[in-house]
Amino acid sequence: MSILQLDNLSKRYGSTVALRGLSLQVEPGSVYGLLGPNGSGKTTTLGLALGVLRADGGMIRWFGQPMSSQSKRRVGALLETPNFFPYLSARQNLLLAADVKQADPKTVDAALDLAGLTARQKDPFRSFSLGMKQRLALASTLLGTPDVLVLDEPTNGLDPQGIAEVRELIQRLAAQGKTIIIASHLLDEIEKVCTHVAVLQRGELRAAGPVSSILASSDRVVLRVEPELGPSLLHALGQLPWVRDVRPETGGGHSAELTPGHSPAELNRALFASGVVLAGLEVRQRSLEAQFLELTK
Ligand SMILES: Nc1ncnc2c1ncn2[C@@H]1O[C@H](COP(=O)(O)OP(=O)(O)OP(=O)(O)O)[C@@H](O)[C@H]1O
Repeated sequence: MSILQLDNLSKRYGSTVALRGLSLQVEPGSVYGLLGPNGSGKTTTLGLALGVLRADGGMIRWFGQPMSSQSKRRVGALLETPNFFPYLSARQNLLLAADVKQADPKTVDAALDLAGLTARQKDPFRSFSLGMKQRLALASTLLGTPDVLVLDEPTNGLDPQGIAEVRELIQRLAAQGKTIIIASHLLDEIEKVCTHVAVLQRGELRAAGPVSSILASSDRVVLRVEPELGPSLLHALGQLPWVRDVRPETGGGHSAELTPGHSPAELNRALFASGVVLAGLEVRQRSLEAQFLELTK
């Protein structure tokens, strides 16, 4: 049973179409990233899933059921930075938050512990670094021990140290078996912490699946031969069904992409077997950034 299932979800704000028929499925234990540029519909998706916004069409299921107060209790969400009281301690702030959420106050200790704030629990919120403030915000989503966390741009506005702290915490929570849904416009963030990703653009799903397959670095192999072997190289490449997108390279030679499961060494062997001796072979990694741009271009 999926943790969250969105089916053909759509949402308009006046004449702005924020989501067009979005479908996706989040499986237990995954860290699911919603990746997309600003305005692509990430926050709207989370708002709809959490019942903060109303969909114009489509279906939302949590744990295989329509959202209920029971399923709500199993989901901790951080859509915007909560207002903590600057003069109260981390612990006092969490006790208040637990009260507002009607979560068991006994879960405050575990939340502080997971967020790595036990030693600083008595210090006032105002004395915290940006990273610690955000970790406290994450700790507040852990009150009531939810199975699922929904986080909108959890590292926004943090300095590099804070970003590292928050990412580490997310990884720790994932290792504990929590299912985590994160909206982010940062490719790097999704790549570092997520197991699955859905790429959104202008309210439409561009791609979805395991990060390793959606953002796999499909490398290009650059092949150089003596000029007289150029035609033979092209002919030989044309005979190999696992070689695609052959293009001439500036400065001579050709480059090509290999379908997954085939290596440059295998290509070298196959070319040699057809009488093409390479003068050079180089693997050029296509950056994830380039792939993301290609997906959302
Ligand atoms: N309350 C609103 N009223 C009108 N339009 C809205 C409202 N909220 C969002 N939109 C529009 O809906 C579209 C999707 O916005 P949304 O905030 O969901 O995207 P996002 O991917 O989360 O972007 P960001 O990272 O900038 O928040 C955008 O065109 C946005 O301008």
